[in-house]
Amino acid sequence: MCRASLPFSATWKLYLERNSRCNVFRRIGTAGSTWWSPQCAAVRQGIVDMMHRALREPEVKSVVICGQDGKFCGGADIREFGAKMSGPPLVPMIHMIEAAAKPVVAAIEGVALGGGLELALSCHYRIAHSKARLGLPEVTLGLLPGAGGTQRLPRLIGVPAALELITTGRHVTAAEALQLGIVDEVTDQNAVDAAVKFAQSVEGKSLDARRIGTFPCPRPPDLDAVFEKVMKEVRRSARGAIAPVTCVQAVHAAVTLPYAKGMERERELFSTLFTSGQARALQYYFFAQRAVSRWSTPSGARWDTSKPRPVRKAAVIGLGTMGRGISVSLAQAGFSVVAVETQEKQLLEAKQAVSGMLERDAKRRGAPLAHGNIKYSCSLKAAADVDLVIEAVFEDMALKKAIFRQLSAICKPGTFLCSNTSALDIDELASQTQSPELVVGMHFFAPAHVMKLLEVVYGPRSSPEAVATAMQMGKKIGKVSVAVGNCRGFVGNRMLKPYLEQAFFLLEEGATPEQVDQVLEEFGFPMGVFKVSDLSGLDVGWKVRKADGLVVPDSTGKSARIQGGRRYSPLGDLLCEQGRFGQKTGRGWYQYDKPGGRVAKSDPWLHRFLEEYRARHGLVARRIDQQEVLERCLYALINEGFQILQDGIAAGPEDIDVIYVLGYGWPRHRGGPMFFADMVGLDKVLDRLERYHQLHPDVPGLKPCSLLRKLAAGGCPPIHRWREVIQKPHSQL
Ligand SMILES: CC/C=C\C=C\CC(=O)SCCNC(=O)CCNC(=O)[C@H](O)C(C)(C)COP(=O)(O)OP(=O)(O)OC[C@H]1O[C@@H](n2cnc3c(N)ncnc32)[C@H](O)[C@@H]1OP(=O)(O)O
Repeated sequence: MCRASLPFSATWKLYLERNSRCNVFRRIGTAGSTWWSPQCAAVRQGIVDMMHRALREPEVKSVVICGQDGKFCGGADIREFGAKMSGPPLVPMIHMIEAAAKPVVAAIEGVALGGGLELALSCHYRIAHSKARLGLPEVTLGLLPGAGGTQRLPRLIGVPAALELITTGRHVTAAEALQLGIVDEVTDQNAVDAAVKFAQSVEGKSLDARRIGTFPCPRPPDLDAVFEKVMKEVRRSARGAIAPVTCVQAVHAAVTLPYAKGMERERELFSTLFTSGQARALQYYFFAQRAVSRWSTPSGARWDTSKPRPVRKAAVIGLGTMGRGISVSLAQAGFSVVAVETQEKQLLEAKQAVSGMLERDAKRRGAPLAHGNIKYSCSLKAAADVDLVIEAVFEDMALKKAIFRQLSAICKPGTFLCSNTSALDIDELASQTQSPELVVGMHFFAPAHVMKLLEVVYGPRSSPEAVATAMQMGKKIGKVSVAVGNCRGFVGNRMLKPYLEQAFFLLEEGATPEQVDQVLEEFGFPMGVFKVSDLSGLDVGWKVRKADGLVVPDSTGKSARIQGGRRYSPLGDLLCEQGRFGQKTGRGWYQYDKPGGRVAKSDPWLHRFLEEYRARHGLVARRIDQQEVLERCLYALINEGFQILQDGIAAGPEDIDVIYVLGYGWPRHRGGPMFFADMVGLDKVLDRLERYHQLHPDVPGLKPCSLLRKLAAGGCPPIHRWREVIQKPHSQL
């Protein structure tokens, strides 16, 4: 069933055939299927049969294993992990290849990832094309390399380098793979031809020194210290993810146990991860991140029917922190950029800052400088001939409206006008222009040249072409773009509001910022809500609340605790009134050693302030446990997520989850807020929200949303069935 391209000549090629959707190889020859599931059996069977034949036939002197269509192997098909395993197991197959008495050469083109790289490591030689990428990304799926990867890689390239690759899942280029010693040769030519030539050149030579499983594993002299340090670092950066820690344990086995025992340990550890909730979450997230590119809007505009228009030249208006980062992203992706800042001093500073960012980045990536792609100007008129504009001035509606009016008059017909607003009404901006169908939001996250997320916000008048163009633009600059509807705060910031509010109310009821932050950090957020607020600047939200008319003093001269008919916590406003804006002023919810300081320290002043505040308002502090802190913050956020789904602002739970993982530090190994709700159980989330709502009827954000009730009443369908329950609201788009 396997194809031999050189019929009974000296070298055989085994083909791994590409699955039609992706470059994860599922078939060998023309009849096989995946590696993993029952169908995978055919693939393994194919390799095993071909190897047996190749070893049996005296005319065959060597074997080359390659992929078809220029890709080696992307590993197992993740969708089939749940299926029952049948056919020849992978590990014995790998052992059989390694033990072969004739040289086996892997011709690596495209990718060799996961099980694909493990297969290559069982070969005696590896020849890679210069554009190939290699890696063991299992950790990113909540797993560890379970076919000898944790035992062979440290034997081949040493413990520190193997640990780094296995615990991060990082892909390496062919050049780096050569440097590390993973591959034996890199070619710019056809890698299969090069591998065949190479195989012929080593025919008849001893293979004793080529079987990685037989190598002694290099043992660092200070083994315990090395592993202790690595474990500490991995635990710190894993933020509760178990796979990276388990990977370290598997590599430790490679160093301390003989190969066969190490393989047993690898299998044991793999089994514990394979059925874990974290593996489920990470595999869900893998597909969620890919699913968001297949966007749709409530009116039926879709990714596959909406054609983007080409964009060559783009303008960025406003060169504050966001505008600078956006300019860098565009220039790096090869767009011709017009960067506009009307304040001359600010323009000069921005020029220097952008150059510095480009230089540092080019150095880090070893890529050419993209300076030449940016032209600076202090006049909006410079945007006259661009294809797309991204406005990134202050969050001030009046200012933004004026700019949109001017741009509409200045820019050539057909120019897309986009706003980087993080919360303001896209329709209101569109209404200032002659062509509202060309207006969409492009909400970047700070720092814009680093953060992977882009919310593309469509209004009822945005054309499918405008949405498609912004989505494609996001992809070109390396962002994961999520299309969302227009409402205050869109998806991310709208959900953040009830989360932040709960944190404030918890302080009023007796919690401290330290307690709340600790609970959230233990959950897996890189920073608790109060530390993040200090980092972003408390004055930012204060300005918005003032503009919204929320910061109104009550009869005692202090900000009222009821605003717009609902309970409101003025704690953040009161801090700002004291000039406590967070890190930038050296004081906020915490204290810092100086303005701009980064290390948050508990502040006795803040605790006194909270006590005085509670006393002034007759609030009696109570002991609040960790569970309540976590549930009130997270379930209020999740509840808003259900409301967003109900309102049709996000097309599905995957969109929300990707936004929260990439934009708000939600721990990836928990899948995202909506996946987390599914894992916890919708009935339990509903039950807890109901309870908190009963206990605190005046606290907003705790009243369960009707979609959550509906899903729970419908028997809590799994997350991939939610879309069926969500009713699509009407829209003009
Ligand atoms: C005893 C244990 C033995 C062995 C265990 C083996 C474990 C493994 O091998 S785990 C799998 C390891 N491999 C990976 O993690 C690779 C994941 N994929 C990728 O990194 C990328 O997809 C890529 C291969 C580098 C290709 O990238 P790109 O060209 O950008 O395409 P994508 O949009 O990412 O993918 C296209 C299409 O393919 C689907 N897909 C990709 N990888 C897998 C996979 N491993 N399983 C199933 N499906 C996969 C992806 O979802 C896309 O599908 P759409 O339907 O088009 O969205």
